[in-house]
Amino acid sequence: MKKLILASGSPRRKQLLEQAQLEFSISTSSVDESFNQTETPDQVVEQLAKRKARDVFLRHEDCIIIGADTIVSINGEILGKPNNEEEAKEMLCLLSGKNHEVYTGVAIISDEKTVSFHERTIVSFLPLEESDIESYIGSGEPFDKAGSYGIQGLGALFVNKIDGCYFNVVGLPLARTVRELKNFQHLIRHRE
Ligand SMILES: Cc1cn([C@H]2C[C@H](O)[C@@H](COP(=O)(O)OP(=O)(O)OP(=O)(O)O)O2)c(=O)[nH]c1=O
Repeated sequence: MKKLILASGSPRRKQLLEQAQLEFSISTSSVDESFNQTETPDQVVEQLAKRKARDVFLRHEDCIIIGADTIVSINGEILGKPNNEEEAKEMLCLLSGKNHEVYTGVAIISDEKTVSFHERTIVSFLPLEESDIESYIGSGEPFDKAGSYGIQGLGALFVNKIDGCYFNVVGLPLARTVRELKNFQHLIRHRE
């Protein structure tokens, strides 16, 4: 039986995989997460997910590795995690009162095969006051999150509606991921 490894330092991804009652451990990758704005969002997230999973696979070739990457796309621009308050403010101003798309790419790698896929969720933001943005940035929540918000936290107060998988926005499209893992099922241990 092969061990399952989540190649992610994201506490949200860990929590979601625990919710699926899978037995897994964590090994984080240290790959360069830069991307080219000329690539499409689905290409970017699948490539980055594969890059993260491959990096961990090199150290654990006898395991099954899951890597993931989440970005926000608005008006043809791709938003990753903000580097500072200024960038967080710019991103939240861009998202205010508009629809954007959240893409998460997932890659699953074993020595037998590699599978990658992505999910897209449309998120509609309410118009934001400058004071909403300032106090949200003050909460510290935006800094480790694509598009500078977390739908699972205070960022929920900005969301009017979504179309698509909620868990995809949080960083891992759970049902799809577990379904795709079934193709590796003979290899994976489940919790008692
Ligand atoms: C839009 C959105 C993103 N996010 C998070 C999910 C991801 O953790 C993060 C995007 O950054 P990622 O680079 O996808 O992931 P990460 O750096 O947190 O972890 P790792 O690379 O080790 O796997 O944004 C939320 O938690 N809530 C949200 O509503």
